[in-house]
Amino acid sequence: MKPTILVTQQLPESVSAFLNAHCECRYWTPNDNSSIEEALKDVDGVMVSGMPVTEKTLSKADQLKVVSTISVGYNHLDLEAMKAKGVVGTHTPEVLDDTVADLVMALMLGTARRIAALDSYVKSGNWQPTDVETLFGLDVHHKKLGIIGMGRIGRKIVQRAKAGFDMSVVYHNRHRDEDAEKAWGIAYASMTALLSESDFVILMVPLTESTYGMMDAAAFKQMKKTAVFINASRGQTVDEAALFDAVNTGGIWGAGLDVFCHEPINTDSPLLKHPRILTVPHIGSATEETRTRMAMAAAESLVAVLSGKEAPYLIPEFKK
Ligand SMILES: NC(=O)C1=CN([C@@H]2O[C@H](COP(=O)(O)OP(=O)(O)OC[C@H]3O[C@@H](n4cnc5c(N)ncnc54)[C@H](OP(=O)(O)O)[C@@H]3O)[C@@H](O)[C@H]2O)C=CC1
Ligand SMILES: O=CC(=O)O
Repeated sequence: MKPTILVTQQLPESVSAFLNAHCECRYWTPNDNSSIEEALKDVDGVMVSGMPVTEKTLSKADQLKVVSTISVGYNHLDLEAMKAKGVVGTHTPEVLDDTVADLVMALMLGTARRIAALDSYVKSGNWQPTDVETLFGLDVHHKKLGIIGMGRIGRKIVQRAKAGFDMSVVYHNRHRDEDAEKAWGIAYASMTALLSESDFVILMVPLTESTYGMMDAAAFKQMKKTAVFINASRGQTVDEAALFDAVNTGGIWGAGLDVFCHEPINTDSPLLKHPRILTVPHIGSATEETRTRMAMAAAESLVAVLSGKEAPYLIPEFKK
């Protein structure tokens, strides 16, 4: 008999076909009359994306064996609650690394060269040749890049920054990786050194207790006045009020943001009003090709767990 799974996310046709071949699929959205707790009551697996999975979510999920998230970050899953229920989790690392690194480069270039503001300026019909100096941006090439969270995606950013823009790169992790330093021509730096020396600072850490709010007022104060800050990790790694204050008072030059403390961000947020803050709606991995790869990777891991096989992408905390 095929296992029963709950799908809480719209999926590409190829992925639905794969799941239908291996499972009885049920579908649920937050607009349904039944609660997620009820919907999870008698299923073996569930596919989620950003939906939180908490102790309450799992309260009736006595048959559940696997939660498969279509994302590499898994801060929305309560791992302890899952372990208490004997449920494992899978995620989608690797398949999105290049796509997220591309978006980070776009944020870096877009912020430094003021692309969104200039697009609005041209389209407003007020283009004046005498305005030129007020439209100046910053060079990206040959500058110093600091990456906080040099993991899978960080390494792809290094490739682009070095090969495409001749940047020098420093990184900060909790653990040094001397092999990566040799292989990629990058240098380890303390947080203080990275923040005070870098022209561009990219935050690419997972959201955990140790990274929550790590970019606070004190951190922004250590950055150069000419520096640009990019966040593509999770919104909660940054104190948004402190970031706005840093840009608004000239403490740093600008910021490019893919992620926010509350998504969608409240339209009243001052972050949305500042011309040197570039914003995009959490779309780091959002290309058709990569989102399809991610959904298929999540589906394959889910089916593997339900077939008693080794899942390609088990969340590290569930590895033996
Ligand atoms: N905007 C978007 O659309 C996307 C956002 N993301 C976010 O990016 C995150 C990173 O993804 P990925 O590169 O695959 O993850 P990895 O696990 O490969 O890399 C994360 C790195 O962060 C470092 N790190 C963790 N905690 C700290 C800390 N307290 N201080 C400094 N460094 C730390 C880790 O090194 P060490 O353990 O040595 O500290 C590790 O090298 C995801 O968890 C997700 O939240 C991912 C994809 C898309
Ligand atoms: O934010 C996206 C992810 O894959 O994590």
